[in-house]
Amino acid sequence: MEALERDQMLNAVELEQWESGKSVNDIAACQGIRIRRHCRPAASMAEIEAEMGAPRNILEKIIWDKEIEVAQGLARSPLNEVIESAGKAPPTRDFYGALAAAHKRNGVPALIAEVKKASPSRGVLRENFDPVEIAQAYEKHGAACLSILTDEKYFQGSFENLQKVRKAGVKCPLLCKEFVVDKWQIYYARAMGADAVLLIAAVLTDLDIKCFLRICKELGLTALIEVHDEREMERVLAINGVQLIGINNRSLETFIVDTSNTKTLLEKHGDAIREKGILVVGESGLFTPDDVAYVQNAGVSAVLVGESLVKQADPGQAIAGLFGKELVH
Ligand SMILES: O=P(O)(O)OC[C@@H](O)[C@@H](O)c1c[nH]c2ccccc12
Repeated sequence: MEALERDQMLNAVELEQWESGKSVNDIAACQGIRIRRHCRPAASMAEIEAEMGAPRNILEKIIWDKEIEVAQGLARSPLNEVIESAGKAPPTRDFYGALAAAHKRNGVPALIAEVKKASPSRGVLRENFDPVEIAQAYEKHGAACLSILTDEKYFQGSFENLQKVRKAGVKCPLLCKEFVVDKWQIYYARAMGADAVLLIAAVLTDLDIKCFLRICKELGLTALIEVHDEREMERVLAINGVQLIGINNRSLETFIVDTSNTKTLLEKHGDAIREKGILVVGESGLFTPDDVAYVQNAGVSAVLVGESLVKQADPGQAIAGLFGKELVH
């Protein structure tokens, strides 16, 4: 079956489910998605939990908070205003192109270096945290792109950090590392200077991903679509227009990190991925040149690294330690 035909068929199935009154969570569950939405952004968490029980894991908890946060953001900056400022933002930089070029130039996976202060699994990673200083050090030492965490509650990041890094004159393309559940966040990310956004397959239905990809395309943003397991990989490979897939070695539900996840998924799907010209990013839990070599041999063209860089006294110098050599621009 032609890809387009299959795509239309999948859309039709999902639309039919909508029309038959299936809830968002039922549709998601049909696709193997375990994360539920409460869809009650005006309710208190106590009311939500009375209805749905406690969140089943940390990712679900983050998403429930995010739904409320997005509603608050929308009330502060209505969608039409955010769309307008996204339209006025300076043009995007080519995130995909920067990764492909750096991979070719250095002969090792391109680096997406993450500006990360804290995480729910590791707590605070760095006390004296200056996002601009860290971003500039990463750029100076050969990072191809940067990832800026914007979630405040769990990662102590902010959209302000993203904007500050952009305004400080950093030239690397910037990934907005956010838990996107609504299109408003994509326009907002662009308005604040993002060149790419993360879309997490574990929380988004196929139709969500397709709609968000379309918005990204309109805005010139690259989408990094994150998968963690076989089912998510299969879903994402069935969607047209995907350029970049991130394989997260860390489960966002259990925090277990296992770099062999990248290898297993690429053993099975590497050929299909190469045929489509998709670049793969190995994400999380990479600390040594051996770790980088392992995911490189598995077939990744880029790596996304936070903790092992940000924890060292000089995160820029740490890059040569991670790759076993200096990276050049
Ligand atoms: O700090 P690490 O283990 O190098 O991981 C970086 C990055 O992969 C991780 O922060 C991450 C990957 N996917 C995410 C989704 C949301 C928040 C964070 C992430």
